[in-house]
Amino acid sequence: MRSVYDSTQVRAAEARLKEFTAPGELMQRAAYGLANECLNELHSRRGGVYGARAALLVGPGGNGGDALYSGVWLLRRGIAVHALLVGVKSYPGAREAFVRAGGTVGAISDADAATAVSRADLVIDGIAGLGSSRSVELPDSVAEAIATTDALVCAVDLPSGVNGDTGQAYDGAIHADMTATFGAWKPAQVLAPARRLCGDVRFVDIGLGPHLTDPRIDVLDYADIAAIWPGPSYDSHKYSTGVVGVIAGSAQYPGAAVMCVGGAIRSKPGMVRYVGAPDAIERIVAAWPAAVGATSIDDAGRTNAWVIGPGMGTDDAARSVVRSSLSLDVPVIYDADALTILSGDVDRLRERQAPTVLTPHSGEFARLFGEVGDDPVESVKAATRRTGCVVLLKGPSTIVAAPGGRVLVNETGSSKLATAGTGDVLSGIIGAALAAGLPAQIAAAAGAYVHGALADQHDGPLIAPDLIDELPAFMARLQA
Ligand SMILES: NC(=O)C1=CN([C@@H]2O[C@H](COP(=O)(O)OP(=O)(O)OC[C@H]3O[C@@H](n4cnc5c(N)ncnc54)[C@H](OP(=O)(O)O)[C@@H]3O)[C@@H](O)[C@H]2O)[C@@H](O)CC1
Ligand SMILES: Nc1ncnc2c1ncn2[C@@H]1O[C@H](COP(=O)(O)OP(=O)(O)O)[C@@H](O)[C@H]1O
Ligand SMILES: [K+]
Repeated sequence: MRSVYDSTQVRAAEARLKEFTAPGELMQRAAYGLANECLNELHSRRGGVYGARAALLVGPGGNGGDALYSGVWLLRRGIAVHALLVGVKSYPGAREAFVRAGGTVGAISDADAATAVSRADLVIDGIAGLGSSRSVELPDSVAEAIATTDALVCAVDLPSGVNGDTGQAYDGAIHADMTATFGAWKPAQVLAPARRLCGDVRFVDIGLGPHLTDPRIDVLDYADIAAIWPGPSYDSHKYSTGVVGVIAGSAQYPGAAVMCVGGAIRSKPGMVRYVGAPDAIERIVAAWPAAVGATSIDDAGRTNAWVIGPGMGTDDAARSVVRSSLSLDVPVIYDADALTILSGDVDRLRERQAPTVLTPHSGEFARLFGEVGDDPVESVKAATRRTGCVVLLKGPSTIVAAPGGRVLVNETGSSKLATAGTGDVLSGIIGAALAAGLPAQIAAAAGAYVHGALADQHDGPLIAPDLIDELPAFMARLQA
């Protein structure tokens, strides 16, 4: 598990740590760590660092100070370093130290600023970090040189022009190959769209650890999933490993049911029950002979969790199923059409006594709760407060919040998943995790992890059924 802290938490931790350290010490730790990361990467790219050129983009605050002090270390390794000041101010003392060490200084508006960037092997973006909250306005020629350079572009703490706390990217935000983050992971390093602009994030320990508590976000990793994903024990039987009920599909969208049941069944619960019309049951059993059919929830028999919604349509019959399912006393995940049906009735979700998971994409989220906006984590938290449900917002970074709980963000998967039906597989996987007894938020986040990892593991172009085909190999590895 990786913990992520927002700028207020990081600044508070820095303030506490400063009580125990000499003035300027933290910036020196940051600058040394930053220089090391750049030197290592530069070394592996060009086989050595001596004689290389670096350009520093230097903003007026602490971020620019880090860049200038890292320049001192680069100079000591035989790199020619030129600093370009963005604005008139620079961090007190840093510019002087940089010049004393042999660095040269110009302004971002200089006629040769773009040339300095294009000739560099290393560009360090120290315009703004934690204090970045607006667009980056560089001369066009410099912006163009940064965007097109083959040099290593390394962001100091955060790429300039991203909001560190929300993951929002403003106009002109720097696209880095690598980001050296100081003392803590920041939300923008795990949230879209900023996450992509960070490139490879390198953690530079400056000693904040003991002063950081109560992370804003946690990111589950493979070891977490291996530890929590349920597997059978020697005395398991089909009812002890969880029975999933699925209500999905319709004459218009029969495939959604096949994929949802497939996602559930290949995640290895004890049993999957499919509830639908007789012809729909026939189709499902043809695709998945191990699935058990029933024509109503009442006739389905013992079930530990329900997945309701993929491709079920929004006609009166579907509406009536969704409404009556609100009183089910086992966990339910509502997805797709069930979310559309519930969007007229969001506050009724509060009636649910058992755990409930909602899995909207941004369009469904907007229908339920209003537009996601610039701060998706806050929007998802507000949705959990309103409904009392676990809310999983799908997208390039999937966010899972629970009432009163910590926010989980998933990092597996990619835009390969932007293809019809992948969401149906996801809800099936989460259904299996819920039926096995995982707490709702963990089931949702672990399901998202597995789903994304299936896409990552798949070679070549992906369609939704490929995810189901990847499940056995993934589960085998997980349980080995
Ligand atoms: N605190 C500590 O102990 C440690 C902190 N450390 C380092 O300090 C960083 C935080 O420093 P910080 O607070 O000075 O803020 P910082 O990120 O430099 O930005 C604020 C300045 O930038 C300016 N600015 C903003 N956006 C801009 C833009 N697009 N284009 C141009 N300018 C822009 C903004 O100007 P304004 O918007 O107000 O006009 C303001 O002047 C942190 O990320 C880490 O790198 C490390 O050394 C470890 C120890
Ligand atoms: N650009 C992207 N990057 C990563 N994951 C994505 C991206 N686009 C979509 N996904 C994932 O693909 C799935 C799509 O689900 P959904 O929109 O419900 O599709 P459908 O309804 O067709 O099944 C979600 O798990 C989502 O997180
Ligand atoms: K930066």
